[in-house]
Amino acid sequence: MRTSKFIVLEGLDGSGKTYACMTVKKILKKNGIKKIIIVREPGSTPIAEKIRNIIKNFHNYENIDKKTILLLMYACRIQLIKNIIKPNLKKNIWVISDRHDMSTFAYQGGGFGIEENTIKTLRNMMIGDFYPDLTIYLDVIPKISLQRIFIRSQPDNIEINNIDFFHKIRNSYLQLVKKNSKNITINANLNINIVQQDIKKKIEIWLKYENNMEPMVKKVL
Ligand SMILES: Nc1ncnc2c1ncn2[C@@H]1O[C@H](COP(=O)(O)OP(=O)(O)O)[C@@H](O)[C@H]1O
Ligand SMILES: Cc1cn([C@H]2C[C@H](O)[C@@H](COP(=O)(O)OP(=O)(O)O)O2)c(=O)[nH]c1=O
Repeated sequence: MRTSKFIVLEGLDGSGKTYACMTVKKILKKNGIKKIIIVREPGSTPIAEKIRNIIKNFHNYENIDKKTILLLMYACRIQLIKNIIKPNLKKNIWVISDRHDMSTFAYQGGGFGIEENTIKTLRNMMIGDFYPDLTIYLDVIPKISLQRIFIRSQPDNIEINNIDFFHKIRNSYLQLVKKNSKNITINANLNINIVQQDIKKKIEIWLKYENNMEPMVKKVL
């Protein structure tokens, strides 16, 4: 039986996902979980990294349609799930992913306005019943997320969109996280140390629940 878990970090650009992936890894290690890999979407396989480059720099080539981006995201995801995520989970290696499927619903759906049913149909056709064991959504207001992005580096093609675009994505995330009890929300507007502590507290509660030590504790999450 598989004991490894698939944990996803979600949120706006600049919400702190990359940093949080490291935090989650440290917390898991402290709790005795030794074998862990971190991946990112889009990317983390040779083909997916090439596609990532196209997505992030498409203005250098030609205008890219939102539906093309949607298909490219799933192309990357299929490669990653098939070649990295599933084989590692099978070997009982835990996988932490910087973004996954919820990003597509929030960005291509909420942000770019592609119909949710179109994405759902594609999703079901492409990745079937594969879902994360836990999704940690880092909630941040667009004003703060954009400030962090601009300090970090030159914004990419998705990050150059205006603030309204990010409000739409955030609203979409807020709806999406409510849909499943396997989703945890963290207030990521706060100081980085407080964010880390909150992640630690919630992951440790979740770990206890997953190990069936405290079945009722899930209500606290
Ligand atoms: N809670 C926080 N408070 C202030 N700065 C933060 C916080 N979390 C992350 N950062 C900083 O914001 C930037 C973006 O963080 P990052 O982890 O790369 O976000 P993401 O992967 O979600 O785009 C980095 O410079 C990071 O150090
Ligand atoms: C996985 C995924 C990412 N994206 C976007 C979100 C990001 O703007 C971009 C990935 O860039 P990345 O630099 O990894 O994001 P972040 O700034 O959050 O670290 O791709 C989608 O639009 N749809 C998706 O399904």
